[in-house]
Amino acid sequence: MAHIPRTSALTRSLTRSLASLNHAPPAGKSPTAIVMLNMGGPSTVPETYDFLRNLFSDGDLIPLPFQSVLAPLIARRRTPQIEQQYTDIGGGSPILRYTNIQGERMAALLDELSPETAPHKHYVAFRYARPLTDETARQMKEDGVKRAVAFTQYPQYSCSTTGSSLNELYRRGKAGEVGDVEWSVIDRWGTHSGFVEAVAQNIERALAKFPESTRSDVVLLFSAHSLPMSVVNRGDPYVLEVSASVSAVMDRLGHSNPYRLVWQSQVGPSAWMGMQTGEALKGLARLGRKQVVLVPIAFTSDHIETLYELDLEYAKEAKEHGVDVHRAESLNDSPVFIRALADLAAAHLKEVSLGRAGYASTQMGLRCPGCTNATCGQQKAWFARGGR
Ligand SMILES: C=CC1=C(C)c2cc3[nH]c(cc4nc(cc5[nH]c(cc1n2)c(C)c5CCC(=O)O)C(CCC(=O)O)=C4C)c(C)c3C=C
Ligand SMILES: [Fe+2]
Ligand SMILES: [Fe+2]
Repeated sequence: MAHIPRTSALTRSLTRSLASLNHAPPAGKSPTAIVMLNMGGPSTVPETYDFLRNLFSDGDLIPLPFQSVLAPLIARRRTPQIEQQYTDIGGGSPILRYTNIQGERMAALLDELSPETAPHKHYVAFRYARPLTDETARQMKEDGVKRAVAFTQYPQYSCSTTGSSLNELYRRGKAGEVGDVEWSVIDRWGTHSGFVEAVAQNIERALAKFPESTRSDVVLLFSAHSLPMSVVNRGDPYVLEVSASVSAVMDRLGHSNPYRLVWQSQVGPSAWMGMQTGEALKGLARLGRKQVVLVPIAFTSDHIETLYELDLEYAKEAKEHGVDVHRAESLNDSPVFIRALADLAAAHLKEVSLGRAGYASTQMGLRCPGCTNATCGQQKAWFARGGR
């Protein structure tokens, strides 16, 4: 059975002191790296095939027999349909643009909030689109980074999303591609008050589009990317954590409206977490609940799931059923959200440097009870030691 070593606060702080003695760069030269982990998306339509090939090659997301042979074939078959979707949303995914805006503004705020660890520099490490982790690793090495925070941009943890990004980072780090870096991890933050506030404000703006007389009857339909039941059933924490986000947002809104959490973007024939968002909209229409705000809750910038699936597909279907739907905006360049990212990173840097928190959270140390992926265990142990 895999064993995850527990490191005491004293050992951690000794390791850190030794590390900084051995590797301290000349003062003020080496930036504290905040590495923003996400799946990425094709910035332009012709990048779609590479994105899909990388995605279907990831055994942590979609385990396939003969993966290296099947992945390019499935990607090739799926490319025309997905290319059309990216064309319809304006010619590509905006995720890199928004991640860079969020990262630059977060780093500037961090320099004020945490002058001891300044200067801060954001790096983007995408799992399936450029800049991929290997490219980012090379850049960090070139910049002489000695201290880095792996900051997932998925608010809620799933082994298929954040877990996959951390496994990739672990492989690159272990192979020495990033250089000699002290790592720590922000692995989930779905109930952070700044995140909750930013989502709540966007919901309030969407609610304001309905007549005041019926506003409190509007149904808030929180929609998250679904998960295959095989992943849910091995003990993945994502469904619980998305539910916790919804609950926190509803508390902040004072339970002003009725709400449900539903699931979107199932792919392939296997069983996925439900109820599906599209079915929920139709069901609400049948029940006469014809005013709805759709709320993306598990992804922080726009992507095909919001711009295509929610705005084009579901909104059209809903209109056909006489439902008046508005979507809460994605967080994108929300200043409240960017401040939340900076607050999270500043608190994390402080807690770790004071030895009040480990390099990775207690919750991250626990593998899913049904996990059979050996890399997950190695990755967790590696990050718990600060990437050493
Ligand atoms: C929190 C968000 C996401 C989870 C959880 C997630 C799990 C998951 N996804 C697939 C398969 C596919 N996802 C695809 C695209 C895609 N997935 C997410 C987010 C989550 N996925 C996003 C934001 C996107 C779109 C990216 C964009 O730029 O718009 C795709 C490719 C598109 C398609 O072919 O339909 C696949 C395939 C699985 C199997 C899974 C859980 C195991
Ligand atoms: Fe796992
Ligand atoms: Fe997905």
